[in-house]
Amino acid sequence: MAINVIQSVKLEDNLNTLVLLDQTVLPGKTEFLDLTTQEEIWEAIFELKVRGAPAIGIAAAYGVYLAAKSSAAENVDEFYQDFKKAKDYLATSRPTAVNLFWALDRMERRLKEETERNKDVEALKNALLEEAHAIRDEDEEVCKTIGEHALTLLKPEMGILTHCNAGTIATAKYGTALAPIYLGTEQDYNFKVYADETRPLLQGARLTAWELEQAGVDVTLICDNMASIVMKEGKVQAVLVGCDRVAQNGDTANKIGTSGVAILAKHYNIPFYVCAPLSTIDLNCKNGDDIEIENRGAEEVTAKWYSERMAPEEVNVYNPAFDVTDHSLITAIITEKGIAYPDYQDSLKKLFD
Ligand SMILES: CSC[C@@H](O)[C@@H](O)C(=O)COP(=O)(O)O
Repeated sequence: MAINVIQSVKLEDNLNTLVLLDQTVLPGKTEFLDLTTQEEIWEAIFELKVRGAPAIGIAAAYGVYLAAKSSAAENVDEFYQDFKKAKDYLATSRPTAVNLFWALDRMERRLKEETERNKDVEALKNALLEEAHAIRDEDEEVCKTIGEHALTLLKPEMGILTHCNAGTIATAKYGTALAPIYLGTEQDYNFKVYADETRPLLQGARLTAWELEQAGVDVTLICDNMASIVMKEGKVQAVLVGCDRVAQNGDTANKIGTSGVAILAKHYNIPFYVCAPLSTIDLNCKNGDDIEIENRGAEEVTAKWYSERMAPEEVNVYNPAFDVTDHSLITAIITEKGIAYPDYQDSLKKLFD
């Protein structure tokens, strides 16, 4: 497959170090960070060195494993206390991507199950390692399957617009929204992809354009405010995006700007598809109002990527990192268990049965 095989999250050095591709310095530099402490891993998630909902979940799973591994506890109760402290701490790194909480909860469940059978702390550490590896490996399969389902909705030569980066580096491999693009490219679909630059942190320009170009995909970078014109000019036949959390009714949080793209797609009668692993669907959220939207620092808008300031020193800045796309604007939600269509209240629930 014509896919960039850089693994963005992996455990190395005799399973003692979390090695992360630093996504903040791409595309200029391909650098890896060697992290061993929970504080370093928390910071890497907070600063978006590792980013994208599934990759955040995988990093947190390995993070809580490494923290537990370094515990000096000699009995199960003390070990569980150390685990829980690290889990609660890592859970504060970012609020919107539900995969973070999903992965940490899954690690805790595994620990509790294992504790029923085994009181040996070393065995519990091994069980946590196994679970973190499973979270990573399953994500690779899940993404590939999402790609296969999504490809059934696409035709050769289509123009596809995407926002932010839901690609291979945001997951274990393949990506979610970019998975069908990779699979289609393998089969000579000749997609023409439009990548929104995705202000303020430029995940589309720095990451999606880079990833797709490396894979030999025909990708054109546009500024966020150009989505309307490419749609009007008939260059886009489908929109594919990833997500950070999908509520029970289909309302979907994804990178800031996604809801605007969905509104434009509706206007131009272009299907708008959300690619969502089940790990990103949060049936505990009734609708988008229940999803916490992360607010980030002003400097991301005023200065982050430039040596000269882009705005006056004291200007007020509002910097929500995500927005919620109303379910009524979403044509389908594509998961590893199949494609859900409205009414999402019903169709999403069925996927979990
Ligand atoms: C498969 S990644 C899906 C989403 O997490 C992605 O679209 C997104 O919005 C990422 O936001 P980011 O702030 O870069 O972590």
